[in-house]
Amino acid sequence: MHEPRTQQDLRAIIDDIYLELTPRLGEGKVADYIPQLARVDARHFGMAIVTTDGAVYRVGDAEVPFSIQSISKVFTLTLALGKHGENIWHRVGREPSGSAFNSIVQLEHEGGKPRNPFINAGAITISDLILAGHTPKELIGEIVRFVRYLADDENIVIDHEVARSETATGYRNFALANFMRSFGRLDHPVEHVLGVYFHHCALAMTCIQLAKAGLFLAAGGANPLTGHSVVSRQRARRINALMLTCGHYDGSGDFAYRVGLPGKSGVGGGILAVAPGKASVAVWSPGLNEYGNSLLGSLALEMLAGRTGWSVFGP
Ligand SMILES: NC(=O)CC[C@H](N)C(=O)O
Repeated sequence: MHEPRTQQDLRAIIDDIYLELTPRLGEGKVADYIPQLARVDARHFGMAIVTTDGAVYRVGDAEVPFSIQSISKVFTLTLALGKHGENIWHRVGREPSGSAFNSIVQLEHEGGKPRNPFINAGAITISDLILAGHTPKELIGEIVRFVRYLADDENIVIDHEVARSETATGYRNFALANFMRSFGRLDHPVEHVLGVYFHHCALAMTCIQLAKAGLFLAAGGANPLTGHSVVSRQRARRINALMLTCGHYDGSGDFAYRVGLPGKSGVGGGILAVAPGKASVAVWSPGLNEYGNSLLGSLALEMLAGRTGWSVFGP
């Protein structure tokens, strides 16, 4: 496979992927443990590619907002690194977990220190870290402003129905947070920390907004569309490394094998993938596979990586 050289090449590739997947729309299982997510039509499919030179390619429902859920953990990790630097690694590890996103077993073995910032326990710890010096409401506002800045789009909002729905039914996350608090590993009240966590998970974004928000990771830490410098080149590389090794929970190895790109999934059916030096890609299809990652979204990215030669492991 040679790399796509022209804009027409990429246009044809994304159109082709959409065409091939259209007969399969609706496959997979929509997350139903958050009641508000269970109502989403499984047949949605959208994809957006934003290249580092600023071209945007879109198909399907690329402009329909969806619940980004765990993809938001990339943005809160970026904020936490900005506020606390490498000190965050005293509170959360950076190893793949090999267990489900909401697993509690490992936490007991490891004294309440979560394996990485992308599993729920780790992201809850990150919420606790960035709460320092803020009220939950202020911090939620700051997270929204940060994501708007990344995507250069003031229309990004939190879906408060989703946040409420998860707050009412998030027994597992309350268990994780209380468990960590019992180890003395949270500085703030569980309700405050989870208030932040549930709200950032409830950010609603379109594939285009999400791909733009992730562009700094594809372009060495700065958004080439706006000139906004977000993180250093080294930090962008490190966030990408974590996405590659931990971004799909216990399906991370499979995603790296099939797609070969740093990526972060969410139970809303979205995936943000980064092709360093090339493009940021967002895909959305609500039906999930057995690991809780978008079934057709993963497949679309596998097709894209195969046809563009963008895998970080070589064409
Ligand atoms: N994998 C996910 O997207 C999980 C996020 C979801 N808010 C939860 O805590 O369960």
